[in-house]
Amino acid sequence: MASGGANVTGTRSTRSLAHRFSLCRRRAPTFPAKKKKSMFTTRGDLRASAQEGDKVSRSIQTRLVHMTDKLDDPFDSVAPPIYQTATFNQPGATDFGPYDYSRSGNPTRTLLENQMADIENADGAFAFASGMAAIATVMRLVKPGESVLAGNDIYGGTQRFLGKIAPNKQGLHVRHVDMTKVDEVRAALEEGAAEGNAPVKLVLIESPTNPRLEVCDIAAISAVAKEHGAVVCVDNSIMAPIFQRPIDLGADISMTSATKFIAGHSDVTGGILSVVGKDLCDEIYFHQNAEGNMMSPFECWLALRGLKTMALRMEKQAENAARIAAFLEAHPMVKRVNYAGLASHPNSALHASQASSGGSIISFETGSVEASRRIVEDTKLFKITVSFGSVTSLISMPCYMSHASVPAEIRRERGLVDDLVRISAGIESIEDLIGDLEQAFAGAEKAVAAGAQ
Ligand SMILES: Cc1ncc(COP(=O)(O)O)c(C=O)c1O
Ligand SMILES: N[C@@H](CCSC[C@H](N)C(=O)O)C(=O)O
Repeated sequence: MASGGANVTGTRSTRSLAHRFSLCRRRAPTFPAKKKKSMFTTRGDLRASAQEGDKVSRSIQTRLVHMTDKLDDPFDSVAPPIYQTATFNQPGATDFGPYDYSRSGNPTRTLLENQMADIENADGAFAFASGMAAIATVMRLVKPGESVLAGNDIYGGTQRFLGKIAPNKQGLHVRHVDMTKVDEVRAALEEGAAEGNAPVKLVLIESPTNPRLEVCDIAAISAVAKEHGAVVCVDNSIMAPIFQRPIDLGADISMTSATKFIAGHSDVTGGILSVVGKDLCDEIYFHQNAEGNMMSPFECWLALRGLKTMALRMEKQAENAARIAAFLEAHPMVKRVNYAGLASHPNSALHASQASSGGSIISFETGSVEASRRIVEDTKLFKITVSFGSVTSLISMPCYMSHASVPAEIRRERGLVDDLVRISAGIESIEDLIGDLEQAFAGAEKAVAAGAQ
């Protein structure tokens, strides 16, 4: 297995797309050479070369709206074309041309992958059918007999993979540590390195975690993992690259569930791996092509559209979340609030040093499952649903919903309580959202008091 991208030359932020293409053998999104060039193509070429120089200095917000990369489109369409095709007519029987089959590569997917690689300062990016498909591909980097190190507070689907598939179907050792403690990570890596033990080949980090928003030191863990030759993958679904860029902090792979903030409208399932280093890119691409878990052209197109407004949406959502967290912290029915942007968060300073916002996901405890259930069910604007990162505000009870597949004894051991409520703040008016929570809390308080009599 490749051991990360530390040996790649050049600074990440200034690497050109051409370099990226050559690193991971992705094909440039141009029409096959046999297509006739139009005068518009020439115009586009000129503009593209002007943009090449601007890329490094322009902000992510601007790069997302203007898209870093362009197809060599004869009509210069503002919205990118959807290449809704499975196959491509080849220049000849022995010449594949830039694309031959959409599992192997598709121009709309290439646009999305290049856009993600650009904003994450990665050498390559790969779009998958879901976040879990992306994580499953990362798990392919580990061979039977080797170990994966993961945190205690992680997404329920990832826990299901690590608890049921990795050990039973793939022959991997899985060890969970408190990722907020770098010493525990170091000790596990050292133990794995000892003679006769299963060496740790992959460290899987979530920060902030789903659902308790725990914050881990991405740079410190990446440094210690590298000393032991382990690949670091950060599940960045809660921050997305707008607020946190794990590769800049030393990670080898940044994973984002595109189902969440990238698409942003609860209408896409997808996952992205942004990757550093040619060897890792090649290995991930090999599995994406060989196993066929890529994102479809239409989903890629929706994700590309989502990317254009991602910064705007996320900023508004985070602003709303900060107000909701303050409301919750002041409410007498609330026992504990988890939000990475609150001063009372145990790792607020660490979070502020590696991310630019508290984000829009909050969880809280009331101490009573019934009170929590009433609050969740009495809200009118917050949709009761799994997932997060949508323009619509969402509310859920993780132990019964997103984390229901985590065995009850593991949830108990890790202090994941049944009364935990998770909120994903949307872009609605904050006055309406707080008003809705106020009435839901008031209703729950009354109902719980009546039930107690
Ligand atoms: C933190 C985290 N990682 C990964 C995933 C998996 O993403 P997807 O649902 O797109 O498969 C989810 C949610 O599902 C998640 O919350
Ligand atoms: N029934 C689904 C639950 C998906 S949870 C989605 C999301 N990551 C969240 O945290 O809400 C399953 O079994 O995977």
